[in-house]
Amino acid sequence: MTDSPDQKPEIATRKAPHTDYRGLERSKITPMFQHYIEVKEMNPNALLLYRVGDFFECFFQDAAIISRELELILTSKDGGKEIGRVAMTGVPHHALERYSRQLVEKGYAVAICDQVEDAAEAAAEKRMVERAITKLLTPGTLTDEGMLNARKNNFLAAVVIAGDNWGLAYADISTGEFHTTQDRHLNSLTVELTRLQPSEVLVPTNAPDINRLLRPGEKSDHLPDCLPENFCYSLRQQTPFSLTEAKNRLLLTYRVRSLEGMGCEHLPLAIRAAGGLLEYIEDTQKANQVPLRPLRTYAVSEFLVLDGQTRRNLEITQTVRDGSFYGSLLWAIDRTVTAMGSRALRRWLLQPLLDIKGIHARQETIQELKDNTSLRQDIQQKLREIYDMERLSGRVGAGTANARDLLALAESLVRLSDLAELARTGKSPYLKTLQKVPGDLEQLGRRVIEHLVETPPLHLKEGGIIRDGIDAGLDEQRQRYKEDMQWLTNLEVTEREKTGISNLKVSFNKTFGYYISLPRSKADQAPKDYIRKQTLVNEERYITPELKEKESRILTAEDELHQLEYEIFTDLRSQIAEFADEIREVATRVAALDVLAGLAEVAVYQGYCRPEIVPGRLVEITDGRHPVVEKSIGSPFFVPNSSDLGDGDGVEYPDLIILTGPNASGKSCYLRQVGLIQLLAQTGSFVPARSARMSICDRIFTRVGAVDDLATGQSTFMVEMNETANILNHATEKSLVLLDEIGRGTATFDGLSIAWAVAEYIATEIRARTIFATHYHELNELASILSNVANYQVTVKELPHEIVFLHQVRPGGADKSYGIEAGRLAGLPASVIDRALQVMGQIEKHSKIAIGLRKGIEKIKPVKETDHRSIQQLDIFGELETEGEEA
Ligand SMILES: Nc1ncnc2c1ncn2[C@@H]1O[C@H](COP(=O)(O)OP(=O)(O)OP(=O)(O)O)[C@@H](O)[C@H]1O
Repeated sequence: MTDSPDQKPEIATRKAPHTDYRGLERSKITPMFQHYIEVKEMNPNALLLYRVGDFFECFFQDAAIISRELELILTSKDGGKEIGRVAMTGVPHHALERYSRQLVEKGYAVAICDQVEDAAEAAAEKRMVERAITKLLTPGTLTDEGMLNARKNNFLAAVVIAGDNWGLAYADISTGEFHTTQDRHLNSLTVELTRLQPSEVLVPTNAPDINRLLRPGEKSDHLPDCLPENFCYSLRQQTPFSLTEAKNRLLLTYRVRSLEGMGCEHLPLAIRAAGGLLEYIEDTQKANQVPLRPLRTYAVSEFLVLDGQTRRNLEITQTVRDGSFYGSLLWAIDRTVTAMGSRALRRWLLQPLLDIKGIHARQETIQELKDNTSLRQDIQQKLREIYDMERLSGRVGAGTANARDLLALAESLVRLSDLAELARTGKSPYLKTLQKVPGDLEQLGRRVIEHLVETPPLHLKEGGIIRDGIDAGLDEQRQRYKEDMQWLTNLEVTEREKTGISNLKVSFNKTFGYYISLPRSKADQAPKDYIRKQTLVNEERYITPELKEKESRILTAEDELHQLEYEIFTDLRSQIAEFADEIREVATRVAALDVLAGLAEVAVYQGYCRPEIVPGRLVEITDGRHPVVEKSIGSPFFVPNSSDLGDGDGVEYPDLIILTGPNASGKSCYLRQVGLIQLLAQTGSFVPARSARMSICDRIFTRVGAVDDLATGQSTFMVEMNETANILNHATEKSLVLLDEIGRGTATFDGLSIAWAVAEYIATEIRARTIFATHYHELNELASILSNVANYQVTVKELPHEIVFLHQVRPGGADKSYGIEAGRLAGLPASVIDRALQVMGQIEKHSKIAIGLRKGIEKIKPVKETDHRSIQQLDIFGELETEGEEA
């Protein structure tokens, strides 16, 4: 922590500083604090960072919060003679971005109140420096480059719920994307929100604490239950979300007469959400206009549904264990070279397609780029030279882009024509879309490059941005300035010649500007027009009327030059802002090409094949691999496995596979591998397999592992049952269901019974393609009863003192778990292992289930739903018990 000059650590005996201003008599508070409170009251829901000199300080309650959250020292400042000390925390102004980003990441809104005039001017006039809110940062409205993750969208969402119907709009204000949708069933709203992972969600309520930002996990009675707890929620007034207001706002913003063109004219909840979202942006981004792209309406049913748990279990963008990117599917296959491409790939993976045409278009492009190595490499080379046009044009549109941003955007625009030229040598769909880029974009880029110097400074008001020869007025002023500066540079020489004093010097200081200095010993030789200003021990300092005149010209010319350059720059920026939509439209195409070139690269170097998309409900994968495990352990060490499920294209396989095998043999890996291959295929990507024929599936469901959901107070078993219920209630025969252990969180008999009934229900009632990994070998009996069920096992080789994992999936059921061997490997004491073996022997000998199953479970017929009341759960095993005993 860097101390601000006014900071004094608190001494325990002193009266505690005020952390609440409400009880204080305003007239007795210092003027600066009065202003602070005024601003704070206008922004009660944001942490207020208030500029004081070189620091941004915060006071009262905010000081306590910031000190706690950022681990900064809580100090105090004098609030007035009769008031005493006020709690204070400060951050140095140059570290503002870092600290405010940390606060926003923790779910706070942050209001920045900066000095908006030169502090020296105010000091000279003996008044308080003028300050105003210059930025209001909330998690969903960030645009500053340093606060955003380049490879991830930053979505702001708004929801409107009416009964079981809902509307959802979302925007990324840094890239301009703006989408809206409407659907039924609140659980599908939850699914959409977890897909988007918005940084902030707006909820219209009639809560008394309107405008409050709820941090992740914070509870409120005003939040509908279907909204996941792990997001930030902004409680908003209802009015902007009313149909009339929302619709008018959309019509006005887009200057249209109807919303027909945007596809949401007849979707009132989608309109309300979108209108409410726009109002929030207007409200929070007062100073900066945020131009969004035209609103696009989509239907949730256009895409493969991946619910939150499936997305998590398949580790698409982060791992389950520690939430890291390393080890996720995205990590394994992201070979994009631009931030735009990386963001697009993430979106594509989270929203795979259902439409065969769309999948084919992507496949064909990947195929062409895979086959044509030089084209792929040239394209990637060009793409590397293209900056983040989506976010750059966003900042241009918002008027926050600096000269370097503008130059980066301009260089990208110019390079587009090279990219188009390359695209013209190809013939696949995504290359075709880039064969033509609007010519005016290139011209625009060139104009910017002509205007701006090669490496412009970061600050816009300090000059040095615009090249010579661009503006006659600027050139003229520069010339005059240069001449005056030259006069000044020569002054030392000319004055030395004139006076004959060889050690005469011309220098500058802040107090009286330029001056001539003579050694004290030569002071008597000073010419008459020298006016003495200061006497030091060894030196006399003088000014001359001519020097002062030139100086004043130089200083004014400097200010004027900076202002002129700034105006030329902002004019140029506004010209580009007018093309923001066109730029972003091209940027989307560039991003898509980047994704596909990256996937082609993966296909080449990681040996992926093009899956054939066939009608029906087929999964036919030959020698499939898990993309992440393969990359982690190295391809030669990964054992490929095939998977055949469902039917289509003239073949028929089982619908449900019971997969058994010892611990750590590779069941989970196999299960996820099938899910990931299906997901990749519907993303349009090639897949890690020797060959694959796949049908489109409507949803992928997964139930993997067991994790206590402590946050919601649910036990491992309840989480498992909830997830299973969700699958049984929503899966269709077009779905792919991956179940890893069901019924382990309860007593063995209950667990086995549930697992049995679930598998049976899926195989007979739903007929979804399913892989069911389990340690209940008893489930292998299902295959002898149901024709669409088959048994597979992950094999191991048993040696005298160890087992070797072969990781091969082969037909047939395993009859041993090797759980005790796993315990031995893990280092359980030998006596415990011996005892466990003894106990297992006894259980196997006497187990009613084991005996019963061996004796003929095929007699158990699946229970019809209508009969279930009359049959007790334990009847299955009760019947077996009798038979076992008879034996
Ligand atoms: N096909 C494969 N080729 C090579 N290694 C594999 C393969 N499948 C799995 N493995 C390795 O084996 C490890 C254990 O696999 P996995 O977690 O899938 O086992 P499991 O059978 O599900 O175990 P458990 O029953 O204990 O959950 C993986 O982390 C991986 O490193």
